[in-house]
Amino acid sequence: MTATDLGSSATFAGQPVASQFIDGQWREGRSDRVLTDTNPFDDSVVATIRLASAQDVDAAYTAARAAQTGWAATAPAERATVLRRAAQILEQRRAEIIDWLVAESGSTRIKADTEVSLAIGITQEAASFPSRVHGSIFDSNTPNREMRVYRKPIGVVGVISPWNFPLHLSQRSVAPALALGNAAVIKPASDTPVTGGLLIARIFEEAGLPAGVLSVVIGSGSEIGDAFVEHPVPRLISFTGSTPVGKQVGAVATGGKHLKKVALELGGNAPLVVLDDADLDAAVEAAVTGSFLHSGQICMAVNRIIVQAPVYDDFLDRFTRAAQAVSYGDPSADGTLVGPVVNDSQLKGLEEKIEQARDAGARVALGGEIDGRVVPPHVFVDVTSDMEIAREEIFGPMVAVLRADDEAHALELANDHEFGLSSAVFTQNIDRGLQFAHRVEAGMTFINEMTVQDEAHVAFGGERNSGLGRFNGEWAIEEFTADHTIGVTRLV
Ligand SMILES: NC(=O)C1=CN([C@@H]2O[C@H](COP(=O)(O)OP(=O)(O)OC[C@H]3O[C@@H](n4cnc5c(N)ncnc54)[C@H](O)[C@@H]3O)[C@@H](O)[C@H]2O)C=CC1
Ligand SMILES: O=C(O)c1ccc(O)c(O)c1
Repeated sequence: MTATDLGSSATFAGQPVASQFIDGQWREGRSDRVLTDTNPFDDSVVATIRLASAQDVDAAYTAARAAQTGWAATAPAERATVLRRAAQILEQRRAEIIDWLVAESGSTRIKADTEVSLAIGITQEAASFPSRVHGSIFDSNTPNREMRVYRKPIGVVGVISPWNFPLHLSQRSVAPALALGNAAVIKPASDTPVTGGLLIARIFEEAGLPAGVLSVVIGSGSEIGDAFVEHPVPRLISFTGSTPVGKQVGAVATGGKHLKKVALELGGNAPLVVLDDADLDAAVEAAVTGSFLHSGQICMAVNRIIVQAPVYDDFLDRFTRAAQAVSYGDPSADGTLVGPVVNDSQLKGLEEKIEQARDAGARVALGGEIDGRVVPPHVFVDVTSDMEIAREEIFGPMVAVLRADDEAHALELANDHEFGLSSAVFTQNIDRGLQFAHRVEAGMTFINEMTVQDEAHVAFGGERNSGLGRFNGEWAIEEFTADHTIGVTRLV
């Protein structure tokens, strides 16, 4: 059965998944509220789930604490085997997962296929972690003493994930955490309970992960969010989502009775800069995909295109024509790049952004009628840096185009916002591109590529209001382990 045939008997890999997954058990939550999980494109019901209560959150964390010690003591090779099996299952079930992502999150098939590959990539990378973790031994300045630093699992990790890349943005915390001997509890977004958590639980259950090491609680951020963050068991909260909510989560995690680490991957407002010596065909192609893939619902999406004056008119003409050719509509149709936005709240926000941009003096060079939750690609021009459309995260199939007088002005415009996640600069002079990239206030800058990039072995993350910390590779090993210094003195 594929996800599109689902009613409330939602299944994945032959397992009913419309429930909580706590301590190895598939069971109903204890809240009195029921979540109806619907397809953003046609409002069909994909799952109905009784939500979790604070007691369910406690049960999940209690089970995780109990199971983590044994899991951490498991041989590194055995932990690596479980992760490799999970990556194999993701590959084997690629088609069914794509169906689920299309049905539950409005992903286009292009985006869903990319997301499965991303999730496989980070799971394979995490499978290498158990044999990469090591400590250090130092000579001491005190006679007869040796100073040893042991690198250990943090313990239990709470993972909070968003709805836009629900599978990958849970998996990129869960896989490294588990590989390094931690236990984890996932709270996915309410729009994507299955692809953001329950599907992952089924995959690790099938891969042989011991019961209790991973649990998934489905509940709204407003009902169980604080309970999930302030619980005494988790030593780290790994949050991916909007900046306002991320700041709230960070405050609860650090200001409550039980201090804990936080990893925050938050909002973005990526600039794509086109310098006067850019390859315009390459810049146009990157700007279209970077602006409109997954309806722009990507934290790294191109929100602003900043074009140096000498090539502004030529670029804008080519870009607008290319954007006009973008296929939008039914996300399940092959070739669709822009499907529905995920819910009515996001849709309302985008309608307000269009009105605000017009009221502020921006001109709509490309637009169209909204059909259901499908917003056609929009291109705003005559945009200045003080307008909201240039300053706030868009998170929709819209992009603002700004004209830069010269390279210095382009850099000033690129940095004139509160975020600092991803960015790009197009020039045929690599040294010029590197010099420009070093001066961009961002965690990531790509020369002659679009801003949506993620390689499992390379640091991923943002500066300023785009978050704290980094994912992937050795940065994930650092994030999901803790150092314990032990001094060894031999009494003579
Ligand atoms: N930097 C990054 O890697 C990414 C950032 N994002 C950002 O996320 C936003 C869109 O995703 P959304 O799910 O709408 O974000 P959101 O911030 O509304 O929700 C994110 C997660 O936090 C949970 N949550 C909400 N209130 C909470 C509370 N008080 N305590 C604990 N958890 C709570 C939600 O249920 C969800 O699971 C955009 O701003 C986007 O830029 C999205 C993906 C990745
Ligand atoms: O934040 C995001 O939207 C997002 C999308 C895809 C990724 O690979 C990623 O690391 C983050």
